[in-house]
Parts: sequence; structure tokens; C-alpha cells
Amino acid sequence: MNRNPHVAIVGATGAVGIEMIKTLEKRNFPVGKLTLLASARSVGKKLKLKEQEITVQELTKDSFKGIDIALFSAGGSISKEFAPAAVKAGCVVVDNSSYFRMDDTVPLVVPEINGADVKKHKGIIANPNCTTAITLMALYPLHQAFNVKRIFASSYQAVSGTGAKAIEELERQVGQIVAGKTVTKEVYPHQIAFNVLPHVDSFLPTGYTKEEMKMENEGRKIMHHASFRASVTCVRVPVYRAHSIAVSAEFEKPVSVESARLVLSKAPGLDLVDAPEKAEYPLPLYVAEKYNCQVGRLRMDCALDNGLCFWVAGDQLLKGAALNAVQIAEELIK
Ligand SMILES: NC(=O)C1=CN([C@@H]2O[C@H](COP(=O)(O)OP(=O)(O)OC[C@H]3O[C@@H](n4cnc5c(N)ncnc54)[C@H](OP(=O)(O)O)[C@@H]3O)[C@@H](O)[C@H]2O)C=CC1
Ligand SMILES: N[C@@H](CC(=O)OP(=O)(O)O)C(=O)O
Repeated sequence: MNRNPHVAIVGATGAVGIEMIKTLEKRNFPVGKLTLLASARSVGKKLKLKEQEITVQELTKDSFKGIDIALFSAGGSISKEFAPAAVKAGCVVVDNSSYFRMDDTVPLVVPEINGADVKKHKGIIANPNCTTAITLMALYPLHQAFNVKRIFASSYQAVSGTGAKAIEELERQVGQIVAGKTVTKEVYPHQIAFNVLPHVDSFLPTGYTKEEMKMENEGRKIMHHASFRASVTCVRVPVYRAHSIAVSAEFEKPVSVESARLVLSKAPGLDLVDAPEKAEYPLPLYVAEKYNCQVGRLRMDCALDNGLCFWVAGDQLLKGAALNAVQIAEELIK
């Protein structure tokens, strides 16, 4: 792999795409050249990498000649249609959509957990679901120390997870409510401002949503832990860009708050924020725009044997999407 790769971002004008450009810049990723791709609607739009203005081009199957790494973030149907063309052109795809995640030939990677899996790629590497990635940043180090059996969790997911239109919807609805106007809805089935929706992604026949099952399915693949079980309720909250997850985890080995605290204080990409007596715990407002996730509210679970409760939060657009994708690209050029 070229050490100064020609990078393309597919979906460059979206909430995640914009964050990918910023993350390449902030982490001083050695970009040889950057190509920005989106739909025909965005052709001619100009975005900046450092001081350099780059014009957005329309995504086509011929967009990938000469490109070394393509970061895809334009939805599953775009990945399905265009990622094979990118691979055929000799490019390595880091795909942020859910489309390839459970494909046995595609590594699914959180670099702090299974970065070595990047090397097994056959052209495509998948970026995990945001809620799963953020939860595993705390759960995996605990698993290494105490062997996790299963978790029960509820998520509190920011509107950024639904994309740029949902961020605008929350802003617009708050403005409408403050101005005493009628609330209009375009993205969610219900008002999101001053509300919480126990509904993220589509419902399955079991009653769980697809989003809820990603924790178990993707968690097993990332942690290399085939018997891991997760019962999750995913909830959309009127928060702009950080997800929080309340977790009760049951372990094989004896766990204590002190031993868990020690493990979590040394975990990469994670800050322990746990002084409840001073009202200090991870807050989505303050974890927003930070690279590290945060964990706190550690306590023994009173309803499980060998159980520990914790609260983990992370920026959905960063560790949940753009940062993780750029970290995978960093592994590729190592
Ligand atoms: N890992 C994870 O958990 C996450 C994954 N994602 C994935 O990333 C995708 C994008 O998310 P997000 O940035 O929030 O969404 P946005 O809606 O904000 O942006 C969508 C992007 O895709 C582009 N796009 C849409 N249709 C086409 C098309 N036909 N051809 C080319 N480009 C197209 C848009 O271009 P234009 O502006 O021209 O319309 C835009 O750049 C999601 O659909 C999801 O698959 C997102 C968040 C987290
Ligand atoms: N579903 C996530 C964002 C996302 O796009 O996830 P996925 O890539 O797993 O569909 C959320 O809404 O917060």
C-alpha cells in the first residue's frame, strides 16, 4: 500500500463524510490526493482539506481509477452497487454501511480491539455499527479480563446517526416549539424534539429492531466471541451527536468495581469518568467531538451473578463512524 495514498470519500457531503475529511486533516493522515464523491445533486460543491479546496464529483463506476483507499459512507445500497467496482479498480474499500459487515470474507474492525483483522481483507473492510463500536470500547477490555457471557443494554442514540437531515429536523422542531408553531416531521415517524423514540432501524419478526441485533452479531465477530449474547433496546434521543449506552454485563470470572476500574483506566481510546459523588460521569454533550469514548457509573449489578453495570458514551460521528474508518485506513498504510 502506498504510504501517501490517493483517498476517495464516497458520500463526502454527508454528516459522516464531512467528519471523515476533518478527521483525515486532524490526524495528519498522509493523504497523497483526496477525491470527493457524492450524488449528482452535489456536483461542483467545494469542500476543504486543510487550505485546499476540492470539488465534489459525481460517483460512477469509473470513479476509482488510481485510488488506493475509498472510504464509503453513502448507505448500504451505494456500497452494494459501487464497492465491487472500486475493488476491481484495485482500491481497498473501508465501508461504513451495514451491507458487508456479516460477510465472512470481510473483516469487521474496531482497531483498538481487532486491528490485526485488517490484514485479512480481500478488498473490503467493514466499519461497525456506531452503538456496537462505542459499547465494545468498554466491554472488550472487561471481556479480556473477566470473560463476558452476556449483556442487557439500552442505548440513547443521537440524531446524527440518521444523517444530516435528522440533525436539521431536531434543530427545526426545537425552533418551531420555541416559536409556538406547528411541529413538522420529515425523518422520524414521531416528533424527536423533547421526546424519546424506542425505535432505531426497522423491526424484525422477533420484535427486536435490526439495530438492536447488531450488538450481538457484530459483537461476536469483532470480539471473536461466538457465544456472546446481547439483549438490547435502542432508543433515539434528542441529542445531536453522541450515543450513550447503559450496560449490565455478566461475566464468567469474578469481577469487582475496583478490578473493573483498573482495567478500564488502562483501556485504549477510553477515558474513565466516574466520580458520581461529584456528579461526574460521561455526558453526551461533553463527549461530542472527542476521539476517546468515556465510561462511568461503575457498580456491581444487583440482579446478576458476576454482573457489572456501566454507562459508556462516544461521539457517533467519530468513534461510531469517521474516526474508526480513518483508524482502519491508518492500519492499512502501516
Ligand atoms: N458505522 C455506523 O454506525 C454508521 C454508518 N453510517 C452509514 O453511512 C451512511 C451515510 O451516513 P450520513 O453521512 O449520516 O448520511 P447523510 O444523509 O448525511 O449523507 C449521505 C451521503 O451519501 C451521499 N449519497 C446519497 N445518495 C447517493 C448516490 N446515489 N450516489 C452517491 N452518493 C450518494 C449523499 O450525497 P448528496 O449530498 O449528494 O446527497 C451524502 O454525501 C449511512 O447511510 C450509513 O450506511 C452512518 C452513521 C454511522
Ligand atoms: N443506525 C445508526 C447509524 C447507522 O447508520 O448505523 P448502521 O450503519 O449500522 O446502519 C443510528 O441510527 O444511530
